[in-house]
Amino acid sequence: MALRRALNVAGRRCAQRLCSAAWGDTIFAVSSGHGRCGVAVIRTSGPGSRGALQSLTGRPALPPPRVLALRRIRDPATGEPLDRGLVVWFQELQLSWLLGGFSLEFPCEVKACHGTGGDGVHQTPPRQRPGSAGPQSFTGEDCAELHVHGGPAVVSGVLRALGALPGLRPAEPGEFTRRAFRRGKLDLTAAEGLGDLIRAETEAQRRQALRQMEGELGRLYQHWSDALTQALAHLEAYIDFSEDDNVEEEVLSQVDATVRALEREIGSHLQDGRRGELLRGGVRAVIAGPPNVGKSSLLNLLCQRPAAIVSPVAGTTRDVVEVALNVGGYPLVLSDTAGLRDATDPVEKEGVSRARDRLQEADLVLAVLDATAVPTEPVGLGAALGSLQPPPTTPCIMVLNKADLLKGKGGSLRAACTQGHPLPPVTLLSCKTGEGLDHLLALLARELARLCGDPLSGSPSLTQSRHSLHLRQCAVALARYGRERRSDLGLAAERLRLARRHLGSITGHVSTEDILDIIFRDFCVGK
Ligand SMILES: Nc1nc2c(ncn2[C@@H]2O[C@H](COP(=O)(O)OP(=O)(O)OP(=O)(O)O)[C@@H](O)[C@H]2O)c(=O)[nH]1
Ligand SMILES: [K+]
Ligand SMILES: [Mg+2]
Repeated sequence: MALRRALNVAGRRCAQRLCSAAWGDTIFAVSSGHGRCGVAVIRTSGPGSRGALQSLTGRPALPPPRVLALRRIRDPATGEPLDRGLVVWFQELQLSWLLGGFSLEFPCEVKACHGTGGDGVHQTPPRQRPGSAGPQSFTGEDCAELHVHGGPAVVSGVLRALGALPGLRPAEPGEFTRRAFRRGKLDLTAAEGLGDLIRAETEAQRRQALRQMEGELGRLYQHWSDALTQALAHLEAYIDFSEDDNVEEEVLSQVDATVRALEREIGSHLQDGRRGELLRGGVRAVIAGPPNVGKSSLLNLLCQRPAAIVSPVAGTTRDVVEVALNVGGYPLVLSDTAGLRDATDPVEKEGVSRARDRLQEADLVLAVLDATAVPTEPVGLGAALGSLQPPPTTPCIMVLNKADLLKGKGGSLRAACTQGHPLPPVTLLSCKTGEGLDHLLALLARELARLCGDPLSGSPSLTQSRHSLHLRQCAVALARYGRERRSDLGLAAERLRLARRHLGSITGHVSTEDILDIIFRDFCVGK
């Protein structure tokens, strides 16, 4: 009986699978980026991949899966050779599955198997175990890759030939990854990690993204979700059976303990000072100070090009000038702003207002002062910094510029700089001679490392506001459970369900089409 049921299920899945294979469309795109290059990789995914590869290579026999083979590539319509390149075939359906490899991991079209509820909510199948019987391709579908010469005419010729085949169409941005997500090959956090990895510009960003793509963040959230599921099951058992005395009171205190522990863990995960988000998006550092102290000169010195206009006229900079930098492997988005003073000129006034707005939004302030014009004792230096009105909780580095013009004053100012508390880190600099630049870079790198943390150590960081939003709502639901659990167990159980749904929204186990649209929209075509 059980065997027959299992066979029925297997048969139904197989039918669904073949159905989806017969009706699903096949996408293609250049996956190696655009522009002239040595080798371009053109990828297809979907049931038409096999036929496409057969047509373009002119051979019915495909190379063994996941093995590169040299082939002449022709336009099937005209027979004209387009290139000679390497092709590789990733096969979806494997014999091992038919011989007993059916398991929960059996990939299927999520829509077909699980349906989309009226609200368009998908339940994603569980993630594949590495090495389990399953589709050996990135998307979980039949895939093919053509590694051709990267000249524009070769690439467009191959794309045109693919587009002329029935059932094939160009891929939308992120569509390959979206298909992989649909097939349970990766969860949403891993997909986001993959997107971040492609965009990563610095080493620290790459480390964080790789960790997330490999599923560390997803596993953390899944672990919490599993703990919650178990607590909920126990609570439901208690509600249903406690009157028959089959479930002991202890169960309830165990549920309470689990929920409290989760609340603590989520709370500390949320209080990480936005490290992961800062690393992902870059630390926004704002150069601020009075007019003519050398703010624009500092920006130019740090980015090694004349990005901002420098002149002896006070009030030169009006618009905010922004450059992206890599300091010690950490990403920095540096803004030069108008000199802060009571301006009368309406254009300069607008510049000062923009500068003050930027200062409020900064993650880090580089407060620049003229070294020849500041007092030489810490209290006076503190007052000079205070007159710029930086946000009190924003970290700050004081830069005393034009050190080349200091004469006898140099010694006492240097002594004041090394006093430390109550001042933030202070350094002397000359944008003119470059003296003091190494020290400033070391201070900057130290602040960046403190703000972003080490992406390889400790538990993985929260990287997106989407995640923190759901985690906050999850934490609120858990806190409500604590309050309602004495008065109404049914309501308390509902809070746990809600908390679990928020965790599921982060990993994509509960997701809606519009959320997926937003997430995958930022991917490039071909990924
Ligand atoms: N001697 C010396 N002159 C400097 C140094 N840094 C900048 N200057 C000069 O100071 C003047 C003002 O420099 P800017 O970089 O335009 O100053 P700013 O703070 O951006 O000025 P505003 O945009 O007008 O507020 C220019 O003439 C620079 O050449 C330095 O370290 N030493
Ligand atoms: K100036
Ligand atoms: Mg300027």
